[in-house]
Amino acid sequence: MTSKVISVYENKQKLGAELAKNLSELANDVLAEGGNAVFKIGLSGGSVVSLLSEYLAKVETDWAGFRQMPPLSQEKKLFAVAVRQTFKITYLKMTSKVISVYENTKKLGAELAKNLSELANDVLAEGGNAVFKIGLSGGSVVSLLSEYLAKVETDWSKWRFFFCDERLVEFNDPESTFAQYRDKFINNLPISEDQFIKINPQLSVDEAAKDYIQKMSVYFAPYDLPRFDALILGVGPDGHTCSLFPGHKLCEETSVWVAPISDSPKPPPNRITFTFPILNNARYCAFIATGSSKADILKRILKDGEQLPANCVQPVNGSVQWLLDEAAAKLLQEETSLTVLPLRLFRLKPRAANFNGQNEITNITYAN
Ligand SMILES: O=C1O[C@H](COP(=O)(O)O)[C@@H](O)[C@H](O)[C@H]1O
Repeated sequence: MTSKVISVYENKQKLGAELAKNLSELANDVLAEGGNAVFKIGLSGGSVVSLLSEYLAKVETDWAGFRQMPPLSQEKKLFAVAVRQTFKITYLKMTSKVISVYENTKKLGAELAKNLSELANDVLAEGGNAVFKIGLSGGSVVSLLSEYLAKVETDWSKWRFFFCDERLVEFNDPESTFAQYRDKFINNLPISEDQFIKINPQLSVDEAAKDYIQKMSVYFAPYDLPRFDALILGVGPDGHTCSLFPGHKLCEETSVWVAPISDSPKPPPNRITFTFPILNNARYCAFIATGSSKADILKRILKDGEQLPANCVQPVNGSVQWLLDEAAAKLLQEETSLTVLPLRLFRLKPRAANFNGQNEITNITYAN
């Protein structure tokens, strides 16, 4: 398969540093084969020459195996390491937005399952009491998730499922997000209802939000901002995500982890929702949007950059990946020039801010 990635950097320095990082990984991967392995690179001329000359120097590699380029002095190598470390620190504070477009929902689902397997296994490798904490959304993502999460290879007993937002209705109401997962998902996997952190639908909306915060605090230190391992997010036709609607005062809420809403423009009106501080503290946020009905809003968010709620999900020390099918992405691809990069260049690095776990068709990375 081909991976097409577009990465936009604030400046040449950041672009060069990222290129150097990618080449380091690729070269080291190739050279790790040992024996007579050499890293074979083709260089272009013109305007790339000065940029390459400056930033290839930052590649950390065994230059003797890096033919075509003069070997670096030890001093330069050390300089490269220092620059890269400084860069890493800055980079951790940035958000990386990756847009991945898949031929169909099957491929999208397979990729999501792969990403979550890696992420979960990384978290669970810590051992002890480690659990993988994932926030789920409702709406159209439920069926896709229910189908493809089943493909995640993991120790399911260690997963805990939270709700990024939930409608305040009884669990026998078809609007209940928990009920939808229970009916479509739980039966397919070796998991039980106890692994879901559910709302109490008997409470008032204000009490339900407080109750949910209390339930969350069993899993997160009370005076810290909760850090979810993964959040699966959807986007509505108006650009809302979770139950954070455009122009609603809850978009400004920063004092609570979970807020009540009793005037949701989309029924049902009573809901609870994660607030932006929680969303933006997650390690990995995956937006999923499929079908042509999402095309217009995705263009407004991802191409036109409208400041709608979904566009405000920018984790400070994490990553956002937009996983789209071709129908949903149809208005994004026009007028876009694509860079083709080899699939193996990008690997899922759950702890890194620059998540580039995609291995599919189009990826557009905006590094702010
Ligand atoms: O009401 C909701 O809407 C959004 C978007 O749902 P979609 O059906 O348009 O994909 C969803 O992410 C959220 O969890 C849900 O409560």
